[in-house]
Amino acid sequence: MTKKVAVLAGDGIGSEIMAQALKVLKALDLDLVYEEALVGGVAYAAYGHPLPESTLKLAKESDAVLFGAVGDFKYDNLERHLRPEQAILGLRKALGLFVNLRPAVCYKELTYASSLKPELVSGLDLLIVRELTGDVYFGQPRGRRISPDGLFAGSEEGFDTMRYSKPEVERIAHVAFKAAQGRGKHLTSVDKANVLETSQLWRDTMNRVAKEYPDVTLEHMYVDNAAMQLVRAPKKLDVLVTGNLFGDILSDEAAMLTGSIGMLASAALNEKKQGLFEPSHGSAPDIAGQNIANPLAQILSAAMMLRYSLDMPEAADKIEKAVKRVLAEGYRTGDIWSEGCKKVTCSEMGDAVVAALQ
Ligand SMILES: NC(=O)C1=CN([C@@H]2O[C@H](COP(=O)(O)OP(=O)(O)OC[C@H]3O[C@@H](n4cnc5c(N)ncnc54)[C@H](O)[C@@H]3O)[C@@H](O)[C@H]2O)C=CC1
Ligand SMILES: CC(C)CC(=O)C(=O)O
Ligand SMILES: [Mg+2]
Repeated sequence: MTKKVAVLAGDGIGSEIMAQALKVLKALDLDLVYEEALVGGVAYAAYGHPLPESTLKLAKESDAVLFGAVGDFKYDNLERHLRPEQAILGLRKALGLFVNLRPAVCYKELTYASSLKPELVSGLDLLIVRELTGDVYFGQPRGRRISPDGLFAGSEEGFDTMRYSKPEVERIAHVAFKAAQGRGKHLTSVDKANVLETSQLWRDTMNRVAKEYPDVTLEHMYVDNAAMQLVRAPKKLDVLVTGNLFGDILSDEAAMLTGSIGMLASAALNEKKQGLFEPSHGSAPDIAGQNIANPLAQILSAAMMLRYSLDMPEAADKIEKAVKRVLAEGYRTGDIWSEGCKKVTCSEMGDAVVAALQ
C-alpha cells in the first residue's frame, strides 16, 4: 500500500535542504506520496500559529514526517507558545516521539573536516539515544513571576521544572539497552546524579533495567565529564543514553566530531515506529537563502525515515551508499570543505547524491 510522508520544511535553510532530500527520494521512485505543509515561523506568518491544526492533522495521519528546521531570530520576541520552536516540541509531544536517535558517524573522507585530531575521530561511530518528550523542556510548572523568597525576593525570576517519571525512564532505557545489544554491548548513561534528584531516579532506573540485559555493560557518567570525554576520547563511547536537555547539548557537540552539524541526521520515534526525521541542526538563519547549506543531514534523515518508519531498508542503503560515494568523489559544501576537494552548493550536492544512486 502506498505510504504517506508529511513534508514540513520549515524556516531558514529548511526549504533548501528539504528540496535536496525530496529530489533524492523521488529519484528512487518509491511507492510514497508526499504532502507538504507549513510549520514554524512560516506557518506563524501565514496562519498566526507555528503548528496549525492542518499541519498537525497531516503529521498524525502520515506514516512518517520529514522535517527540516524551524526558528528565526525575528520571532524571538513572540510569546513563547507562538515561537517557531514550539512547533517541533508540539509535534514530538503530540506524536509521542520519546526516542531520539542521533548517530554521529565520522566518514573516513571527513576525518580532516573535524575540529579534532584525525586519530581521535577516524572511524567514529557513536549513537546518542536521547529521551525526547520529558525533562525540563516539558516539565511544569514553568514561567516568570516575582520571586516570593530568598536573597532576591521581590525581583522578577524565571523558572522551569526538570522532571522524569520512572516509566518514562524505563521505556527509553529499554530502547537504549536494545540498541547496545545490536552494537558493541556497552551503554553509557549520562546524568547529573551528584546534584539532581531527577538524575538519581534516572540512574536508579537504569541500574534496575540493566538486570534484564546481562550481556550489556552499563556505565554511568556525569554530564560534565561526558562533555569532556566526547572531545577527549570519543571512540571509547558506543551507545550513549541521556535525557532531553543533556542529549540536545551533547549531540551538537558530537556533531563536530563528524566534521559538521550539517552531517548529523536524526530519527524521533514512538512505540508504533511512526517517526519524525530531521537533521539535528537548526534553521541556520546566518546562511539561509544562499544555497550553501549542507543538505546531507537532511538526506541521511530521509534514509533513516525509509529504514525506521517505512520499511524500505534497501532504499535507505542506496541513499547512504550514495552519500559515501559523493564524499569519496570529493564533493563538499563549505562547512566540510578542505583543500583539494570540489566545493559545491547545496543544490549541487543534492544533484551529486542523485547521480550517485545505484
Ligand atoms: N529542530 C529544530 O528545528 C531546531 C531549531 N533551532 C532553531 O534554529 C535557529 C538557529 O539556531 P542556532 O543556534 O544558530 O543553530 P543552527 O544549528 O541553526 O546553526 C548553528 C551553526 O551551524 C551552522 N549550520 C547549521 N546547519 C548547517 C548546515 N546544514 N550546513 C552548514 N552549516 C550549518 C549554522 O550556519 C550556524 O553557524 C534558532 O531559531 C533555533 O531555535 C535550533 C536547533 C534545532
Ligand atoms: C529547537 C529545540 C526545540 C530543540 C533542539 O535544539 C533539538 O532538538 O536539537
Ligand atoms: Mg539542538
